[in-house]
Amino acid sequence: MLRKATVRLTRPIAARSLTSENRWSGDFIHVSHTDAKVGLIELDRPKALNALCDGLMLEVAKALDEFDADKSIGAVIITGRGRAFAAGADIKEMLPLNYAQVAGGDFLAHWGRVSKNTKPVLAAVNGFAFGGGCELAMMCDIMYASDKAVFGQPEIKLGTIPGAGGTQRLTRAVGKSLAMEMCLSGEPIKADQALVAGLVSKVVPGDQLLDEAHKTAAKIAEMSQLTTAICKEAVNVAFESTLAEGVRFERRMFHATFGTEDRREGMSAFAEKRKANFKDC
Ligand SMILES: CCCCCCCCCCCCC/C=C/C(=O)SCCNC(=O)CCNC(=O)[C@H](O)C(C)(C)COP(=O)(O)OP(=O)(O)OC[C@H]1O[C@@H](n2cnc3c(N)ncnc32)[C@H](O)[C@@H]1OP(=O)(O)O
Repeated sequence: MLRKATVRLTRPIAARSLTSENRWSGDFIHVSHTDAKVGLIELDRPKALNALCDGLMLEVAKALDEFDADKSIGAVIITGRGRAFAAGADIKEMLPLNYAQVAGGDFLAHWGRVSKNTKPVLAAVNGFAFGGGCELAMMCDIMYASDKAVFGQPEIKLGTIPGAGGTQRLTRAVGKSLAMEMCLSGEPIKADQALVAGLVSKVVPGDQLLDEAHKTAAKIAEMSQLTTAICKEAVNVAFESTLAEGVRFERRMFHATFGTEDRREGMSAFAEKRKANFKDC
């Protein structure tokens, strides 16, 4: 297994080594990218189980902005270091706030940045994904879990409710009954239950999680970035529209791909039995 150079690595990425540029560590996250065009964001706030404080959110947003602007990145992975993916929004940071402050400042409005990312984002959930941590994972496009991962929306135990999409995305992912049970009881589900319920699409042993996520992210990153952005938008429209509207939108986006060089290159490569060389145009 190749180990990441210079960035403190808790787990190797077998597939590719890290390149040297565009790598940085903030107060709460480590940002790097592999030579397979995959950006990696690792939450690292061990004393608080990667609890999502505003500073951490701002660093994640900065990293996503950089990756979205970087043509050498085709997909992004978000994971946690240690035994938590993220144990929720930072309770101690929220404790002193009052209604006027959260409503007046539209608290959390900027925390949805992950869901607005142009490039595909994979959540590699390595441990506790509670509250905002589960919401962060559900904002991602693909969710893989370690067999040790636990998912919960325990906000009710704190006298509040999810505030960044938990009641909405969880219900769409697992259905009303389980979402209602998780939100009303605050009780979590384990990785195997999350797989059966459709919350995650793969569960692997913890030491293989990052490699599995990287394999998929690298495959996506080999595709035309123009087309992956179109495809991601079309899938997400399914959450926002009727079937008829969604099918119509998809058909229009399918037509649009015929205006791109990449579609011509992809079909020519197949006919000529060679690997496609996408140029994102
Ligand atoms: C711009 C892009 C950004 C993208 C981000 C998008 C996400 C947006 C999020 C927005 C969220 C809005 C609404 C959501 C609200 C919430 O999330 S409320 C919090 C929900 N979470 C919880 O209730 C879980 C709380 N933690 C626990 O129940 C336990 O810690 C545990 C996870 C079960 C682990 O228990 P244990 O192993 O016993 O460890 P502990 O001793 O409890 O914890 C170790 C230390 O970590 C601190 N800590 C844990 N969780 C939090 C937290 N959520 N906030 C702050 N601190 C936390 C804990 O206090 C311990 O610290 P010390 O006491 O100092 O040792």
